[in-house]
Amino acid sequence: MEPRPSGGSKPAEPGPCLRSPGGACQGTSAYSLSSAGAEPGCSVAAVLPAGGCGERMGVPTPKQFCPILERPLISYTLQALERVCWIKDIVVAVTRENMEAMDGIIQRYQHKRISLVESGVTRHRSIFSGLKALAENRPNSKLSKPEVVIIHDAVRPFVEEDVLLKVVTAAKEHGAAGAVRPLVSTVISPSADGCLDHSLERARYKASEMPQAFLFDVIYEAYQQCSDYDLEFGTECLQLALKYCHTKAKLVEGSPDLWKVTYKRDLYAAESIIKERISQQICIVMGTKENEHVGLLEEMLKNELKQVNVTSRPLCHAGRDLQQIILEQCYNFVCVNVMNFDFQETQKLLGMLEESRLSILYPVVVVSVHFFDYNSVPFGEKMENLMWIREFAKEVKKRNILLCGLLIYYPQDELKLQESLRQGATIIAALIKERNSGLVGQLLVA
Ligand SMILES: Nc1ccn([C@@H]2O[C@H](COP(=O)(O)OP(=O)(O)OP(=O)(O)O)[C@@H](O)[C@H]2O)c(=O)n1
Ligand SMILES: O=P(O)(O)OC[C@@H](O)[C@@H](O)[C@@H](O)CO
Repeated sequence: MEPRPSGGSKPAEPGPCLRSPGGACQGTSAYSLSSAGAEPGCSVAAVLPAGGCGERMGVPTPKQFCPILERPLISYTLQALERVCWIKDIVVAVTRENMEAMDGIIQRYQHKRISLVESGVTRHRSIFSGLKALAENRPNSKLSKPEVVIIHDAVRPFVEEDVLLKVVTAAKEHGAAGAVRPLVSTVISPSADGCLDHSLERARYKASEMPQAFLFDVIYEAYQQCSDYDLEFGTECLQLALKYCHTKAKLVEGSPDLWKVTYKRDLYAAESIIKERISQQICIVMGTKENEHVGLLEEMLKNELKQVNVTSRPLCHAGRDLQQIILEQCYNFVCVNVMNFDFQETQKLLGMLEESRLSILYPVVVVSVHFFDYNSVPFGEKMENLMWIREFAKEVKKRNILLCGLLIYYPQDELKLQESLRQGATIIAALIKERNSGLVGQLLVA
């Protein structure tokens, strides 16, 4: 099947074009925050085998399409590779029946530089299919043969630029390179009768992970020479380079995050890691005037969320700063309304967030905080206003924005105030950490 550019495999601006509040399209995007600095100095493409059925996951959906925070797993891996601006093409091998679904993912999450090829019945055959697409100058294919090719499982979403650069740089010098990790369990060899024959000395062995990288000609030659047996039953690309091209891969120590999503527990682990990563920044947005409520709440949040960067901005400036806030990967906003029970300020912020399209990739949490002192404000008459939160929340949920309300009692008594703010910070922290869409539109009280 011809490789099919999807979503534009030309090296266009990577990632979704985030709009500044004025609507101007910015070339910068979350994808292209490639760490400035070292590049491999050669042409690099990537092949992602994504044609498996995920049998060990034990669910009908092939695991690469299983959702994490309502977004398919493979989209996180594509995003990770797209952040690396020196990877010029990403070839994804998927089954024929999943092509349309894959196209839809690429369009929805605005992935760039992607070309699709048909996968094979084994992982090696899928990889070979991707390599062929790069090797052969096929008509209307925008792909060209790279000097170095990265091979990376589509179900390993946590790959960073540094290890990609390491394996590519090592592959340029050695012909092949692959990430490795210390073994967790000891490897044993069973005898024919199912008893222990011998065990390997764990310290002398490593677990082979991904990414791997190869001089394109080395790995393509290896696959062309490869026996059917190896194509059918092999699991190690580095071994193919050694066996068929006498190329000894350089082994590169990888980080613990390089693991492969294989079992259901791995999906839960991946979701926890993603939630943790997108909960690291909170932006407190308040009305035009600065007030002590925000300062106190900011302090409480900093106490509650130790590693989290909490900043605050007046809403009137948020528009201009929003682009910067987004580029800082902030997906959590607390909109403070002091002694008012309407949602004008919160709605302004929601409008900016919707326009920025920040929530394409991750659910954005917005907590609409309303300070009140029911001694001075008859609570009942304000409840009607506050109940509007459900309607607003239902509407913005369609754009992956999770809106909740939080009433913080603001008594005159200093100690009671501290307690209310502490409780409010705890609730905000939980909403951000859990990102539970079941709480959308709820009005909580601290
Ligand atoms: N015929 C195949 C089999 C696997 N893969 C891909 O190779 C990667 C790693 O393989 P693995 O974890 O084994 O995936 P599955 O084969 O889907 O899992 P299982 O063995 O549990 O069925 C995955 O991204 C998978 O989609 C592929 O492209 N083509
Ligand atoms: O065997 P699986 O298809 O589960 O995994 C394929 C590869 O990820 C695995 O073999 C690594 O050790 C890297 O070679």
